[in-house]
Amino acid sequence: MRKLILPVSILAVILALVVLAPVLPLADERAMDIPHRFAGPSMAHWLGQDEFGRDVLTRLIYGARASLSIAIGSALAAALIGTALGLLGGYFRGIVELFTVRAAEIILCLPPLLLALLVVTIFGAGFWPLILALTLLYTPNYARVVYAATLQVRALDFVTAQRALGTHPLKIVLRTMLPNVLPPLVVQISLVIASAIVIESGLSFLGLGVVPPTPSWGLMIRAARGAMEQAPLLLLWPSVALAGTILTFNLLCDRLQSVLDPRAVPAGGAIWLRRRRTTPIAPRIAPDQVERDHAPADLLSVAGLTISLDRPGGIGSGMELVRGVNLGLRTGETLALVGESGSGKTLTSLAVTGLLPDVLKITAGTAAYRRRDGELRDLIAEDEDGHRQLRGDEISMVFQDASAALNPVHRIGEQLTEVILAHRAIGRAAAKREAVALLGRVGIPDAERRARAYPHELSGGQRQRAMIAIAVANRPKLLLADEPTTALDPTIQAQILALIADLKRESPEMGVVFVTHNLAVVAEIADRVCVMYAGQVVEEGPVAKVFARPRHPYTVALIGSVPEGDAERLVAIPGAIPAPGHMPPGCSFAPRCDHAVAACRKAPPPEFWPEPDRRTRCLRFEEVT
Ligand SMILES: Nc1ncnc2c1ncn2[C@@H]1O[C@H](COP(=O)(O)OP(=O)(O)OP(=O)(O)O)[C@@H](O)[C@H]1O
Repeated sequence: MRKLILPVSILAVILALVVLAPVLPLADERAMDIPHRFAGPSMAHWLGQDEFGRDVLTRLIYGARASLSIAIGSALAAALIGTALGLLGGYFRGIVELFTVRAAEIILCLPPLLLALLVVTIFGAGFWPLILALTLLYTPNYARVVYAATLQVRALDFVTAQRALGTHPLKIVLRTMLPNVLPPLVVQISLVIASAIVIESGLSFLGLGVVPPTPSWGLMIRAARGAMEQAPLLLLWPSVALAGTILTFNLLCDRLQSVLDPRAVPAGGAIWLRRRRTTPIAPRIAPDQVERDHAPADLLSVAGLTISLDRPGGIGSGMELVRGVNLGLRTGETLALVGESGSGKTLTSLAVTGLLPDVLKITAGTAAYRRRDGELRDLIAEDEDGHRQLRGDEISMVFQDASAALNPVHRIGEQLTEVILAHRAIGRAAAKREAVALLGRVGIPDAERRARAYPHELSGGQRQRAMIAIAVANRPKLLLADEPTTALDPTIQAQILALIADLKRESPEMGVVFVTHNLAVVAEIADRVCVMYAGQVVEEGPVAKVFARPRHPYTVALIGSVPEGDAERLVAIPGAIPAPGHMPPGCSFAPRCDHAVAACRKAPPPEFWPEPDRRTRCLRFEEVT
C-alpha cells in the first residue's frame, strides 16, 4: 500500500485544485487584459498572461477541469459498459459472447483518432460528444480485459461449485466473478484515463474538442503554438501539466498492478505468481565451494536457504517461513520433499525457480545449479532475466492445479508451441509438429485434434498431461513437480506417476524434485526423501533406508499416519505445526514429540549424520525407531 502514497498524493492535489477551483482566490479564467498580452510571470500572474492577457495559472487549473472530467468520465463510462459486456460474454459464452465482446471488438478495427473524429463530426465538437467518442473508443479494451479475466475465473473450482449449488447465473457474475476480475479492471481504468487525456488534448488541439473560450490543455497548447517566439513559456505550462498528469496515472497504474495482483505469469503456463529479483550475491559459485559443502549433489545444491516475509511495516514482517534449508540433487535422481501442509515445500521449490511472491524475500542461502554447459550458477542470486532463460528450458515446473496453470484463452497446442519457440531456434511449423508429437507422447489421445482444444475442453488428467508436456518440451535438466497428482483421482494419479517415470527413463540425466504429502508416492518414485517440518529439513536420506528406519520422530509419525488398508490403523499426529513467528525455543517438533527431553526444548538441534548418506535434526536419533 505504501507504494501508492506518491501517485495518489499527487493526484489528490491535482483533483483538489480542479474541484476547488471556483472557491480558490484565482483570477477570472475568461477576463481579458489585452494591454498585457504575453506578459511574463509576475506577482499578480504567477505563470504570466496569454495572448488575450488572461491569467495562465487560472486557465491551467480550469483546463485541467475540462481535460480530467472528460478523461475520467469517459474512462468510467467505458469501464461500466465494457465490464458488463466482458462479464456476460465470458460467463455465458456462445451467442452472448458474439453480441457482447465480439461486437465491441469491431470498434477496434477503426483507428482511434479516426473514430473520435467521426463521432465529433456527427455530433459536433464539445464536452459531451468527446465523452461519447472516448467511451466508444475504450469500451472494447475493458470488454477484452474483463472477458479474459472472466474466462480464467470461470474455470476455477469455486465458480463450478457455485454453479453446482444452483446459484442464479447473474448472482454468480456479480458476486463471484466481478470481485475476481477487479484487479485488472482497476489497472485498466488508470491506463485509459491517461490515454483519454492525450486523445482529448489532441482533439482540442485540432479544434474538435473543447470549444473556446472554455480552457483545456489541448486548446492552450494550440494557442501557445502560434506565439512560440514571443512567449515560449506559454507552451511549457500546459505541456508540463499534461505530461506530469499522464506520468502520475502511469505510475499509479504500475503500482496498482503490484498491489492488487500479488501473483504473476511465468512462461509456459499461467501460474499467477510474481517473479522476484533477489539481492545479487554471486551468480557464479566457485566449484570447490560446492564440492566442499555438497560433494555428491552435482546438479543442485541448496545451502542455508532462508525465506522471510517482507512486508515493511506489515504484520509479521521478517518472520522466517523457511529456515536454513540444505538439500542436494544429483543428476538423474528423484528427490521427494514431504511434510505437512505449511512446512515450506512449495516455497523452497519456488525460491529455486525465482518465482517467490513479492511479499517474500530470500534472506540467506545459495542454490548452486550446474547448467547444461557445465557452468555453476547460484539460482538465488540470479536476476529475473537469468531465471527466465532457464525456466521452461533447463528448469521446468509442473504444478498441482493444471487448470490454473494453463492459460485459459489459448489452445493447448499454441501454448506448447510457444514454449518450444521461446527456447529453441526452430521454425513455427516444426514446433507445431513437435507440440502434437509431445501431446501424443504424454498419452493424450487424438493429439492432432486435442492440440486445438482449450484447457477447459480437456479432462483433469489430460490437462495435467498437457502441463507435463509443456514442462518437458525442452528436455529440462531439472524438473520441479509440486504435488502434480494431488488433485487427481487415484487411477489418473497412478497414470501420471507412470508417465513421469517413463519420461525419466527417456531422459536419464533429468533430476526431479517431487513435492508431495503422499508417502506412498514417495516410495514409488523417489530415490531420496527430504522430510520438512516447520520450514526446516528434519531428515534426509535414501527412501528405502528412511522408511526402514526413520531417524526423526516426525518421520516416524508421518509414516504412522499413512492408512494401511483399513482406516482404523491410521494414527493422526497430535497437535499442530507451529505457526511461523511462534517457533518454540528448542526443536520445533518438541511440543508434539514423545521422545522430547529437556535438552530438546532448550535449543534448536543441529544436523546429525547417523550414516554418511543420511542426516537428521534430532538429538535422540539413536533411540528413534
Ligand atoms: N505468499 C505468502 N505470504 C505469506 N505467507 C506465505 C505465503 N506463501 C506461503 N506462506 C507461508 O509459508 C509457509 C510455508 O508455505 P508452503 O506453501 O511452502 O508450504 P507447503 O509445505 O508447500 O504446504 P502445502 O503442502 O499446503 O502446499 C506457510 O506457513 C505458509 O502459510
